Amino acid sequence: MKDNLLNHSLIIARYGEIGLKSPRVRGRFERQLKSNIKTAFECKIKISQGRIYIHPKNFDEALTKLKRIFGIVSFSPAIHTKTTYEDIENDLGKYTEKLIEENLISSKTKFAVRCRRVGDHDFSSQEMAGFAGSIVRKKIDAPVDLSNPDIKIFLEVREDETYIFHEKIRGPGGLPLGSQGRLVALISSGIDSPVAAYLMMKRGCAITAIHFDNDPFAGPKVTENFKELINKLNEYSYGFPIRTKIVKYGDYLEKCKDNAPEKLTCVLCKSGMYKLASEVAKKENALGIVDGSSVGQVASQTLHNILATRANAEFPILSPLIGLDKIEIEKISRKIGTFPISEINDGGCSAVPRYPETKAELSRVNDALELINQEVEIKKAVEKLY
Ligand SMILES: Nc1ncnc2c1ncn2[C@@H]1O[C@H](COP(=O)(O)OP(=O)(O)OP(=O)(O)O)[C@@H](O)[C@H]1O
Repeated sequence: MKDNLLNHSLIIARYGEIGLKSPRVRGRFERQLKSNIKTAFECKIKISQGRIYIHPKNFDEALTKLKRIFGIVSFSPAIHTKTTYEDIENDLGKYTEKLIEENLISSKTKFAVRCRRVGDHDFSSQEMAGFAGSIVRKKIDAPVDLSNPDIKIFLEVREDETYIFHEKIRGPGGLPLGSQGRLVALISSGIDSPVAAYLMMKRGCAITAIHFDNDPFAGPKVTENFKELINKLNEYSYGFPIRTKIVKYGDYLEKCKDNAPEKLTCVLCKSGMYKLASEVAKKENALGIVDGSSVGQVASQTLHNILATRANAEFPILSPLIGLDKIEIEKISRKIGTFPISEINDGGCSAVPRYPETKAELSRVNDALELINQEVEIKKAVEKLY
């Protein structure tokens, strides 16, 4: 989208699911959404009858950022006029001239006018659409095609106010960030966990990200990538910037390797992550933990291991990717912009045994947890959080 060449005076944004809530809940979500938009860019906002009317100071900034504000399903840069035949004729005429100037409509462009109406008027929506179509055709001899137009011109008549626009730009959808409380997200430097955190942000959850620095079993690139991923995810976090915690996890892993059966290293590692994340969740007043598990994707994510690693968890562990396959996850990762960072080779984790356990038995895992004295080791690791 180029500079505001069409002289748009406002942006009309729409929400989806929020509209299905009871009036009280809807009011709360609307206030949250309004506050998040105001944090993202300077503007005046009014919400009325399920529409958000935004008057931004900087149009281009607003159009870029609205694509990343959860809760918004679509938005349209628009002009505003009054609901009289004269005003609509005048302003739609000018709007059409601009569309012609910007080559968005020519004598070969098939067009349609769509009209929606709220309130009592002495015309029907269809009559107004017909009237508006004739105004467009006074400016340009373009063919009307209601079923397969190249361009749609929308008239939204709301009582005495009318809005005119020709684009509906998609927003990310979901619920306003912060409307659902906080989660602790386990974020590595891989593809999956940033996508999992993003999906929960999209459902309105604020995020505290925790990263496990496995040095000496992993190099510094892993933690660097993690920080880059957080920067990227923060492009979606208006109102609730992601809090981050990093924990030195090498000593815990060393203990697992030295004191427990080698095969169980990854299971004990993951179990420790959930334990530690629970401690962080308590401090952060979070209500759950989110990770990037997907059934069967790697050895540590078999159903047996999922059961064994979560059996002692104190908080619900949400895994929004659990039923997705790698291609589906990658697709989201590309869309949200984390893929190029996750793809960078970080050297991996050398603590992974040659033959990791894929069918961990709960009783054997519990024995191993005693052998490594997990409670004590996790307490020590908590002290190394920064
Ligand atoms: N170093 C780490 N720091 C924080 N969380 C981690 C770390 N390693 C793994 N996790 C969490 O555990 C989940 C499963 O990790 P695992 O290594 O088994 O799978 P993965 O498919 O490689 O995940 P990812 O693509 O997110 O790295 C990850 O999605 C992430 O939520």
